[in-house]
Amino acid sequence: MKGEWKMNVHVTNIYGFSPKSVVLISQHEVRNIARNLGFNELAVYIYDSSNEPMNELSSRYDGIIARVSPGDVVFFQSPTWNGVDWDNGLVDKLKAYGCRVVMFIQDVQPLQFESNYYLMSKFISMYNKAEIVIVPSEKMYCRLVEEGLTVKKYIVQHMWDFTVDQTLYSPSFKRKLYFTGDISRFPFVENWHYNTELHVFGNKMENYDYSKVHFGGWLNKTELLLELSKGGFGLVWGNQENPKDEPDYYKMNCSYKLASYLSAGIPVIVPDYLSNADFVKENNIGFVVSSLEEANEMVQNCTEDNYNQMVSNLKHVQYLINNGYFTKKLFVDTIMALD
Ligand SMILES: O=c1ccn([C@@H]2O[C@H](COP(=O)(O)OP(=O)(O)O)[C@@H](O)[C@H]2O)c(=O)[nH]1
Repeated sequence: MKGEWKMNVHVTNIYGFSPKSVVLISQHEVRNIARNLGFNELAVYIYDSSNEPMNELSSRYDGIIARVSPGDVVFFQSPTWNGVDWDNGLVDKLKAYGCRVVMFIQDVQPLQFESNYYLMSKFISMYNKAEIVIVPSEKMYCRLVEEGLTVKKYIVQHMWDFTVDQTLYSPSFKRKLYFTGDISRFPFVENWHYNTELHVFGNKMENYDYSKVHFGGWLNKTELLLELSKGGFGLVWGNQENPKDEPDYYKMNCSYKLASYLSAGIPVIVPDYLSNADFVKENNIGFVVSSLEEANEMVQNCTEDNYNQMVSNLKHVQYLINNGYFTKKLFVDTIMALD
């Protein structure tokens, strides 16, 4: 019968974390971009489900997928942080209702935290239920295949978006570095001993030595973009000061702070192991370095002309990130790749 069913596309999105949580911020950003493409949101609340009876959990899943019909496509932003068993249960429910699942893999907890490695087979079995997987990098796809991933169709994310609809400053040349993030994960901040000033933004931690950096506390998106866009360089660095000690995870991951710096229009300094280091080099929008010492030298030796050239080269990438084009492309490429 005509007009009985029309395919819809949905995207999961988490609620319940602090508004300062980067996983929440990034999933909401993806949802906002998806909305512009007409996708529907499947809201997932984060809670402790360890003692939840099976029948209650099942009703909860039913509520989450109420708008979903057989044949619809669901982009599953993974993980939801409710635990892999919970996520597997939701995927099973979606499939039982005839949905086509695309696993948008953003963090792989068994690789992110050594103590979670034992959960790898459960994650792989969940990923294998998808028709297509979206991975942060080519390297991550290869790693997951080594772990047992059998999904042949994959799309590489390459870059996060950081949408902006406010007017920013035009960055001017300043020999200063910005670093944003949860500094408990980045101990080099406490040991900063280079000439270049390091301006750090993020949640304040107790018992932490901030004396070597300029610490500005947590800024919301509007404040952060205004501050960054005044000028300087955005620093991306891993969890270890020495890249030789850096675990593989950060090398396969897609850095969120990279997108936030580029969205403000400032050149970046990234470690050579970063999955999108080539992108920075090819577009001449910053420096790729192998140590923090080299990062310091690059800033100190950069001329105003060189800086302005990079700012100008950045305009196109900035436009793409500010308008969500990397994520839109991911969505479009994935939908086109479905059989
Ligand atoms: O004051 C701050 C500090 C950080 N952030 C956000 O936190 C992100 C950094 O997160 P994280 O360190 O997890 O990024 P990654 O390790 O993926 O590069 C930035 O991009 C911002 O979006 C923010 O909004 N305000």
